[in-house]
Amino acid sequence: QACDAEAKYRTIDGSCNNLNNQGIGKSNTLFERCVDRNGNKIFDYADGSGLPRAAKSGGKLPNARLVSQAIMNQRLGPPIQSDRTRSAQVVSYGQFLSHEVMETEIPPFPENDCCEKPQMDNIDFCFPLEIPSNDNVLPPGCLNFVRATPRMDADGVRQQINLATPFVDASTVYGSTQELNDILRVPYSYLLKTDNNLLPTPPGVNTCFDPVIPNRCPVAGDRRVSESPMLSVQHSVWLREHNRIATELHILNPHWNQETVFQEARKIIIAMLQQITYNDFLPTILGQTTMERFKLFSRDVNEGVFDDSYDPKVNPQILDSVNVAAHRYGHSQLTNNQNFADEGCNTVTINYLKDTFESPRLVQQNNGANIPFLARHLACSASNKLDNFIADGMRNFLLRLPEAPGSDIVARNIQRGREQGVSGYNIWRKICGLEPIKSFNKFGEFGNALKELYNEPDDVDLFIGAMLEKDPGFNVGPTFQCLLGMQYQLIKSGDRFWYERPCEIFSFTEAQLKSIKKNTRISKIFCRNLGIHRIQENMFFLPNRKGNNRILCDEIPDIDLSLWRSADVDRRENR
Ligand code: HEM
Repeated sequence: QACDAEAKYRTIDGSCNNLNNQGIGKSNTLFERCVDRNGNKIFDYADGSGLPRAAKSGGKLPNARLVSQAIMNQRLGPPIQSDRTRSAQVVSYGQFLSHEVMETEIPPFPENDCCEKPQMDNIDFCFPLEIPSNDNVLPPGCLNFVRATPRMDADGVRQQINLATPFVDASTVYGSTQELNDILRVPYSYLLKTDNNLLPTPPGVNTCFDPVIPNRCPVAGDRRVSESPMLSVQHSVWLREHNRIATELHILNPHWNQETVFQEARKIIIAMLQQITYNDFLPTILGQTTMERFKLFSRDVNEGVFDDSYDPKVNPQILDSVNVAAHRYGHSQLTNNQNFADEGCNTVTINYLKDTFESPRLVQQNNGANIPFLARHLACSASNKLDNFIADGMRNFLLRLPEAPGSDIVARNIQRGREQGVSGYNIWRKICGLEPIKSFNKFGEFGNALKELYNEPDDVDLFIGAMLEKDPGFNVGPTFQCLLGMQYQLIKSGDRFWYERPCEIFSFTEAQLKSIKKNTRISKIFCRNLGIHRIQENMFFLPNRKGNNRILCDEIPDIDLSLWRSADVDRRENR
């Protein structure tokens, strides 16, 4: 089917964003690989086409759990690992954003058990983790790990599927397929479905553990919605914000039809997400210099409102290295707690991360009464530092529901990189114009530990090498700054519907765009939708005495929706 070049709104599945090739940016297409100067894709499978990466010598790479234990155990780090400036909201928004742009298709587990014969030996499907006999937490032996669903490319090389659209297009809110969008919407209405103002729970959905009502798990635009309670909070906030904006637009424009109200609200939600992501969130991870180097900031409103960064030659698809490693930097910022905080920022209930994976209980209890308490925890408490020490909750107890033992996120990240044929750390340093590390002692404090594990520096896995890098501004290290900077530049310049674009049928008016750029605050969105009364204006940073103190929500600016009172949209509708 041909694309409608005059369409005012994006498709739900990202197709037709690029009018030269309607599949570019669509959900359910292949992750991208970087190419070398000769146009060859960069990857590293042991057999050149699909067997997990091996050591350069041809032998095995070190056991992933051993690497995790030796390099990323929180006990190897200082007793206090909190970040001085970043809040837990940075972590949670980062997780939400990573789900916004990618979801690898993986056959479901535990339904598929790679520790059972005969599939255990089927390397096309299984790549189980091996827990060494001296492990002090996880039971020695086999731990389940299923390989990502393969799709062979034209050269017969194994590739992986991104089920999400790579754009920052609120697919976490609206879904990445029309089919899911239809489930999420109230039929013939501008509203998204809710369940007592909470995420909707259609009957019979049993994709989570321990819901308040059996078989009533929340559904959202992304199916990992219950991975952690704080992630469910992000989903809940944006769901409510859509319904709030849509209701306002309907009041302002009673002559608009339901579909117009829905799509206009969706367009505003997407613009807010793009504004927050590129101006407030990414700088907290990449730092000012990298933001400028990759031209990630939106145009400063004092210099002009519109900006045209679109390049139809750019493919926004997520790179393999970003999927298996760079965007997983956030695993190191997680703390072991998901507490409740009161209006005064005091912790009133301690909840452990390890008890909450894939369980919506905390957000569903008492009709969602805990949600503001979780949200205040996000605003009031510190994230963990970006470094190579990962909270035990993630490294020893991950996915331990419905039954122990848990798993290890670090071992999984390593194993995932290898099974997807993602090249080793030094290859990415070279791509990023950084000097490859040729001697173990150049890795600093953990050089000796690495030497014990790997044969040579070129064998070191990307996630490990890059997480050991240090940045003077306490951001992710230079390799991840480069990979994430590059990726977010592709996502921005490869998006025909980018919110700052002028002179298009879908463009905002100058006044609307100005209001979005000047007045969008994640703190205000939390205030408006969760009944919070006091919060710091920049929720990604902790409240402090130097200008980011907690203030009344009323003092935080807001988008002026009256600018959407218009006759523009209906002229087209009534044609
Ligand atoms: C409590 C919070 C979190 C939990 C329980 C969690 C858990 C997981 C799990 C189980 C996987 C799949 C591992 C695999 O088999 O490959 C994963 C993948 C991933 N995680 Fe997390 N994670 C959390 C937070 C975060 C944060 C804060 C970020 C980034 C800021 C992040 C970024 C990613 C990315 C990019 C992937 C790959 C997604 C894909 O395959 O498409 N996660 N996480």
